[in-house]
Amino acid sequence: MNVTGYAGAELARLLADHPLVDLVSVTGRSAAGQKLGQVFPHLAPLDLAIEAELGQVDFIFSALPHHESAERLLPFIEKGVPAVDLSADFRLKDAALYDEWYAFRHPAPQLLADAVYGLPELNRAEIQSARLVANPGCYPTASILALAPALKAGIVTGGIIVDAKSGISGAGRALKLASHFCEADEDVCAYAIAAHRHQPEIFQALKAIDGAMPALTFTPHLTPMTRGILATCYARLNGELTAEEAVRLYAGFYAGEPFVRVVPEPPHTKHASGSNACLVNAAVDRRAGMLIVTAAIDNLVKGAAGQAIQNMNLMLGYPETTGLPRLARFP
Ligand SMILES: NC(=O)C1=CN([C@@H]2O[C@H](COP(=O)(O)OP(=O)(O)OC[C@H]3O[C@@H](n4cnc5c(N)ncnc54)[C@H](OP(=O)(O)O)[C@@H]3O)[C@@H](O)[C@H]2O)C=CC1
Ligand SMILES: CC(=O)N[C@@H](CCC(=O)OP(=O)(O)O)C(=O)O
Repeated sequence: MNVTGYAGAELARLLADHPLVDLVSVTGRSAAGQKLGQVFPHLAPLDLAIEAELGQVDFIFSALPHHESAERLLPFIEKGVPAVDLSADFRLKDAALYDEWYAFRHPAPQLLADAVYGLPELNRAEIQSARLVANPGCYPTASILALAPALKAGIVTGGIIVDAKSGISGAGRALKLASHFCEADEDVCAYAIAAHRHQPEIFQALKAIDGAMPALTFTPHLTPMTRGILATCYARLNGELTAEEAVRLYAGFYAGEPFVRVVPEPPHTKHASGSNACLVNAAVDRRAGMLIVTAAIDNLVKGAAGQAIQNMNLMLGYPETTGLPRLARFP
């Protein structure tokens, strides 16, 4: 796996404490030849050298940018090495969506049908027998977990709006004007309105639950925090539903899930920070006839590296929670 970005570095940090994994080969163009601890002092105890090319591995994670990830993973996939891809390159089933939303021609469209969308709470059995798992995006993880119970129960008609906020680490470590301190501090803005590439990803997952689902509106926002996603999801109810019934429905749906907690108050991103948890609160606006569900995750953990490890655990037959923090670091 590559470690010189935020998602890769977080994966290395979590894998360091995984009792059943040996991290043997890590890469990064910008730091090849350096020790991992020179780039990320917090990872110095791992005592690994960053290589230009990946060595011999039994399992591979890719935390490369879209397009680059599929290209680099293909030789390993062809050799039969099981893989979790943290990029979007194997998330969408329809290859034409990559032309439309990612502006590249998919290099291996024949693999899209067999790649499994790695959201364990919805696709656990498929992940257990998969060789290639597409780790979900950070916004989609929170949004789909927030909406799946309502769609499965058939209590909403559509008119779905996802209003989501992300911390700045969601934009990656590469320098960008929007992530400069002076631009991002004390500022909140929406971006990519009606044009964000996570819209088709969320839609694909929800449509698999409810084939009649009409398109949804997804609006991301950049907020001045390091980690965290908060997705506030609105859906029109198709009948009467009390707040108590909504809570019961959600609690029942996620009963026994090790990483999804249905909480009585709207969650804070801080309550998930550093953990693989997704905290979900379901509420009802009776006057407006709307279900309002809020979900909080750490974008780098349940939204990326932690979920990737959860998927690996399932693929390799390890206990699903191995090596994964369930509780946030707070404050
Ligand atoms: N940040 C987040 O919250 C989440 C990220 N992801 C996904 O994870 C992946 C990594 O994201 P993130 O860590 O945030 O991004 P970063 O910008 O922090 O890291 C990008 C990584 O990719 C490497 N890289 C960049 N361009 C190339 C290239 N052309 N060829 C080879 N390597 C390259 C970089 O290495 P170097 O600079 O050393 O060349 C670095 O290791 C992306 O696909 C992203 O969409 C998914 C969910 C959440
Ligand atoms: C704050 C921010 O910029 N977030 C990124 C999404 C996070 C991400 O890494 O995208 P994937 O989940 O698809 O891999 C963005 O909006 O492009």
